[in-house]
Amino acid sequence: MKIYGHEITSRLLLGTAQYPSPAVLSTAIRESGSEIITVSLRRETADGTGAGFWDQLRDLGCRILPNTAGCHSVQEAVTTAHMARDLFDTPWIKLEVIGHSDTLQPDVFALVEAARTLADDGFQVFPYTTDDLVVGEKLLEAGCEVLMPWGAPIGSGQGLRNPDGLRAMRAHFPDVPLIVDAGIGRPSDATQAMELGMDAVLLNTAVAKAGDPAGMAKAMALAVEAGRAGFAADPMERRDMAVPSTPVLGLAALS
Ligand SMILES: CC(=O)[C@@H](O)[C@H](O)COP(=O)(O)O
Repeated sequence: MKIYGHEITSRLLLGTAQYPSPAVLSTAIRESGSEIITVSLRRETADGTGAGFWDQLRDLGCRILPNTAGCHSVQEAVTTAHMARDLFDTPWIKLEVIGHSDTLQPDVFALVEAARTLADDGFQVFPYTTDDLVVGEKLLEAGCEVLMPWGAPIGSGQGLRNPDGLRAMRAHFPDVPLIVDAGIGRPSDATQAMELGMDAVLLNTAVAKAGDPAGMAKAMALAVEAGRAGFAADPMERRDMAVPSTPVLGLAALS
């Protein structure tokens, strides 16, 4: 799949926050096979992780997708994006503008405005959004070439709260890369997203907070692959009624 002209083979994107240790983070990322990892500039800087952490991420050989997690206004998000571009030397930015501190729901009005400002300034924007079709259209008009609808609130692990909304997005934007971002809790959630025809999944907490993060990273990678293969194989329609799966040919001879 191509995102902003960049070819990727792994459809699992991984976050880098909340791991029990830097070593566990590195092992989990390697096990996931992810080629793209996202990093929160504000959160990591606030944690005081500093240059060692950035060097560790660079050493993993993944492409870095900086994000604006923790930003609540257009100005904060735009400023953070500029800092990220300077630090990581990339035009990519995962744009989060949070509108509500309980749900961490995106402020879609501020999101569209920030996306337009950044796209006009040469950024390649990955917007964390809801599954609203109109907002999706506005983000594309603003210059985004990918959409990242939420599965459920960040860190909740609830899985896909609105599969119908994601299905509608797939139908409405057949040619736009769609990456489900946030709320994935279990491998089966990732598989479901891929079976719905999503192009990729981005997740963090489900791996970082698992008892065995490396094991969960591997499980998520397999789940994404299975879901994609299932989607590509064109699953059967669900039926309301039972239909015998074994055809009845002839009659059993009773003696
Ligand atoms: C890491 C990151 O960017 C998060 O803001 C992202 O949305 C992932 O959410 P989960 O932690 O729920 O997977």
